[in-house]
Amino acid sequence: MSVPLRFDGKVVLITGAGGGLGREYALAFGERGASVVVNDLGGDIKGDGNSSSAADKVVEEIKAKGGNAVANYDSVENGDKLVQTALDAFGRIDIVINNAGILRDRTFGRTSDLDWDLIHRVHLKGSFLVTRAAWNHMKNQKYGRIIMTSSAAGIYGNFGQGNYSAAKMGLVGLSNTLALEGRKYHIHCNTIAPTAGSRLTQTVMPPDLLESLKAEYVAPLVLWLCHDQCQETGGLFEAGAGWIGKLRWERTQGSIVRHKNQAMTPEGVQEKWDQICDFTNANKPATIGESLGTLVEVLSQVDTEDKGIAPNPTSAMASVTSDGIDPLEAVGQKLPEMVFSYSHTQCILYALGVGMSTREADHLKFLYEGHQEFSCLPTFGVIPAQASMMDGSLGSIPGLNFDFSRLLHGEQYLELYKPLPTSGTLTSQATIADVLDKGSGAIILLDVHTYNGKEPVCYNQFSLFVVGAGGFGGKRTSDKAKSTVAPPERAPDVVMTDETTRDQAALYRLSGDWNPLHIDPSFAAMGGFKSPILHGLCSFGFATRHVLKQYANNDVSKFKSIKVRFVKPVLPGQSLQTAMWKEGNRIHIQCKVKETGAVVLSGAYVDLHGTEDTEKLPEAGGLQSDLVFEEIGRRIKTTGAELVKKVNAIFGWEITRGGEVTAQWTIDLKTGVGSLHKGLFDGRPDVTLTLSDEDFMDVVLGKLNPQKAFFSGKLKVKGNIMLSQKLEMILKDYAKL
Ligand SMILES: CCCCCCC[C@@H](O)CC(=O)SCCNC(=O)CCNC(=O)[C@H](O)C(C)(C)COP(=O)(O)OP(=O)(O)OC[C@H]1O[C@@H](n2cnc3c(N)ncnc32)[C@H](O)[C@@H]1OP(=O)(O)O
Repeated sequence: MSVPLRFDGKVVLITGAGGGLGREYALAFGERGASVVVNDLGGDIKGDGNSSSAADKVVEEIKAKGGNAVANYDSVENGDKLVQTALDAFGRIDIVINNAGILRDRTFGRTSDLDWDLIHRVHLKGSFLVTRAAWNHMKNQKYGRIIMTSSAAGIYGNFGQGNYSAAKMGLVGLSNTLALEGRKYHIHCNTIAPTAGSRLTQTVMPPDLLESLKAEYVAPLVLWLCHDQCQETGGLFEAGAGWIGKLRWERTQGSIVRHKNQAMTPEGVQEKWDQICDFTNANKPATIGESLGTLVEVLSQVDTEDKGIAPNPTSAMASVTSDGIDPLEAVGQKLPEMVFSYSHTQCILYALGVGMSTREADHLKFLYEGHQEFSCLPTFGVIPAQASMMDGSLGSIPGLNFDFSRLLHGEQYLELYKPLPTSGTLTSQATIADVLDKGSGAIILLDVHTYNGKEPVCYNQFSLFVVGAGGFGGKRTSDKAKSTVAPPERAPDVVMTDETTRDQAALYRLSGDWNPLHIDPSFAAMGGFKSPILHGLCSFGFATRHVLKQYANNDVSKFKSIKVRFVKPVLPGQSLQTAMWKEGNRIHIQCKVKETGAVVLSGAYVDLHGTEDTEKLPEAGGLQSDLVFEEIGRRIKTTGAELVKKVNAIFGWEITRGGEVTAQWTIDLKTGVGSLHKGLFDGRPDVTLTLSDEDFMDVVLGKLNPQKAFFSGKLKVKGNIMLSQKLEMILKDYAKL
């Protein structure tokens, strides 16, 4: 059961609260702990006359139930007096419900100036005056909740209510702007269009319908919209008979009617009329920035050649200039802490999402929880961090009034402080590190620190590029941003190619990035893409596991950090080619889409632990291994050739007798731990270790520790062979037979 929503300590002012909906709100707020100002002029439905009895009766009702209330009998045209009553009685004002209203229904031709003015004075100007009187108090206390009362008559029009419809729709516009101006002060403003039996509807509705449209069926919506926990602002809701629905604008894709260097004509409009009015794939602009953004797109489309991308209907051009919101206010703001629990299932699902497959024997340790070395891929570290921003909380940060449907992942940095556990509960805290103005877009830099209890587990920096949201006058660079690094100017040392599948994004999203951009064709079209695109972090996962395989033998403890820039989208089903350059512990990477040759990840690198020292090892000669294999073979009652075959079969290696035994071997000089990197004869073996045949035998038979051999100078290193611990272990196993 949910916890009752309370309003203790809050002061609410309700206009027209002597009866109908207003009374219902007043009683409900009073019952739930708010101090209530019950305003009612006591006039009739047309606004004539006044008496204090209606407001007094409601105040008595509230008090009889143990609540706290005072009456006010002023017209809403004296907004200051209403608010002053709240301040005098309770010392503050938190919530304003603009509810008071009158009717002067006339068909349009018979509407007099007075009919028009009276309705506007009470509904539109009255709401303005009462709200303005409360506004600065709310701003100063950085908190407020405002309700405007509109009507279906305004939204849809209603015969004989031209004056009323116009005023009621005016309130929607007022509310939309107050929502924008109030956002940074945590003042929320929403509009309701209620249908309930009241003095205003009893003349137009039959009694049995009136009976079923109880005011108590609307009050809960108003209370929720006014509660601390409700983050809604700028919303428009219809409510009645126990039903509530939200409304928004819908706009057709429209059509460009103007052509470069040609006059725009009414005939051109006529020609495109069907398309202009066709709501197929309609979009829903939510801000003036999005609306104007379309025009910017049109200007660039008409003036430049068509690039084959659908016209973008929802540019995210929200800026200081267009709606008074300053994105830089977001800097330093924190998102709510996020607790993320996972088990081996999520680790495996993630590994599948970044292309691991049982086709590859060395992937099994990431796909099978019963595997002796079952491990969580290091790049899984982005998942708990990202969870902290997938709940929409980014959009509620004051200043970040962007259209997040136009958000692309720009860059990512991840650093692990230790290998990730294969299950656990991690807590992430995200902070807006900076907001940059890149002209063509805005970048939100998000620092996310993830902990296991108090122990730091990893650090992520997300760089989110909101296309079309630039131009707000912010700075272009930030010293908080983790930099990309260009690769060396030589041919890559290794290139690894991997296919993504048609369903790669559908699979990857199950790890927690539910952005419809990656699955929903119509959403992708809104962002200007012909079809859904792959998650940037999916390509990022592919590239990292290429590095791990090539340079760390899939040993997750070797991973330290990664930085990438996403330069072009990847489509599910395309193949990724990861080019790698090893420079000490740093592996520079660049990814291309094989089919198009387009670079998709650039300036990228993976830093590994413990490969640097290996490079500094001294030089020596080569090793003739066939004698050794013969000798081991003799001892374990097989031939050297047979032994080599078995070793090759087990590792998928190619060791040739009579040549050098090559593999990739690293020794971490700090810990003394050596590890094997698969990749024999792959064109770029890293190091050659040489031992005398006798010492080699001793190593193989476990009599000589390879690290000791190295430190004592018995094991010499040049550029090519590496004895693997695994090879060593296998040979030892043979030796035990
Ligand atoms: C709410 C919770 C969210 C959680 C996050 C999860 C989100 C995911 O679901 C979303 C995704 O995964 S989207 C898929 C992955 N990303 C992409 O495909 C984006 C590919 N990149 C692009 O299209 C362009 O680079 C583009 C469009 C980004 C920029 O291109 P242009 O506008 O043409 O920019 P350009 O003119 O080249 O450069 C302008 C300035 O911007 C910098 N810049 C360019 N690309 C950048 C990028 N990717 N990241 C950061 N900065 C970038 C340029 O350097 C330039 O700045 P300056 O002049 O100062 O150098």
